[in-house]
Amino acid sequence: MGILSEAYRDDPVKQDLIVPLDFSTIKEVPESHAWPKLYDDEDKALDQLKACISSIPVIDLEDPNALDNIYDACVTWGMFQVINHGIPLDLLDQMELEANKLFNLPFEQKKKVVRSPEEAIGYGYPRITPFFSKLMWNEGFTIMGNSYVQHAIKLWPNHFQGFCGVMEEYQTRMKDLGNKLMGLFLKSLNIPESTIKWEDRDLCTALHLNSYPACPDPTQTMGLAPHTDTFLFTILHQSGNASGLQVLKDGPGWVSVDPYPGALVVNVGDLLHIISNARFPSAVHRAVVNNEKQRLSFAYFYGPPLDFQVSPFTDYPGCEGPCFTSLKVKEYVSIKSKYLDLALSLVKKSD
Ligand SMILES: C=C1C[C@]23C[C@@]1(O)CC[C@H]2[C@@]12CCC[C@@](C)(C(=O)O1)[C@H]2[C@@H]3C(=O)O
Ligand SMILES: O=C(O)CCC(=O)C(=O)O
Ligand SMILES: [Fe+2]
Repeated sequence: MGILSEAYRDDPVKQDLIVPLDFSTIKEVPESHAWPKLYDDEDKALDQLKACISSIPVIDLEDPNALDNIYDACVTWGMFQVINHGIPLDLLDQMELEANKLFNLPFEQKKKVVRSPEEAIGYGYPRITPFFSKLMWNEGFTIMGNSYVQHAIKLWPNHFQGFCGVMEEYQTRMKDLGNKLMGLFLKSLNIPESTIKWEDRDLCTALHLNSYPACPDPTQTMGLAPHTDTFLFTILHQSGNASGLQVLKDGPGWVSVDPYPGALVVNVGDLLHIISNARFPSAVHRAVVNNEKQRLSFAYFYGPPLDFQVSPFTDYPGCEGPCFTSLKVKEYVSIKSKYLDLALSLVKKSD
């Protein structure tokens, strides 16, 4: 965790772009959060139609064809939903309870654990906020390793164990699932496991809880602006049957990724895009909000150790050479935190 902060230290975020609005007091979308109109009724109807015609695949990890299905989904969407993933459903329920407990605290309480400008852990707007002229309808809480302990003690001095126990268990289970998925990604790309080796304890992982409060006019604001995730891949739980996640696809445009009962969403991030030599797209996604109820999502980011050298794998039929320069994870994180969307093109090899 300390080392990841080093990658961010050069680009501290201004305090007013970290501390969220007290959404509980807001009756209409303020100018600061008003994005160009996102959609109207016609667009919404079209979105529903698109979701019926083409939707991201739901893959059963116990299906004998899981590997081929993962490959196809990654090439086509950079994203899929997964069932039979081994994460107990009651753990997901407990996560929802604990996340609700956190986000429904009085605003003054939550401010006690605000992220500091050069850090990644704690409460605040998404880290990508400085890249946009408008603020997002989102409050988040980032955990790395056991960073949640110091924060939980500040929030609930006498009752922090419940929150801590659930965060610890969730991260342990997510790491196991992450290791399993990593093996499947490598197999599906025909990359020998021996070429990509690291110690489990050195992995760079983070758990980020997102809360999107119910919004008086969802067409006017953005829950989470379009972005790609930085690390290898992300495992996302969307809570309470509330839609909001959308993925950008050539052709149809923004396609909703509606929650599928018991499924987790998995999306390709920038580092897997590089390792796959651009065979797997890093999924561009965003989250929109609704006016009925608060929506929660939990994103687990799975990344290699920060000193790991990331190189495109080029030993496959039809490969015309590496599309990217090879670089350390921490170098890429630093480029991403400075240039966001441009980061991938900056590490692209020129023809
Ligand atoms: C490990 C990380 C990935 C993340 C930046 C972070 O340091 C912690 C929060 C993560 C998050 C969650 C919301 C979307 C996102 C783009 C952001 O602003 O913060 C991701 C970051 C990422 O993938 O780069
Ligand atoms: O809330 C969602 O559905 C998306 C969250 C996300 O993209 C992220 O945390 O990186
Ligand atoms: Fe994301």
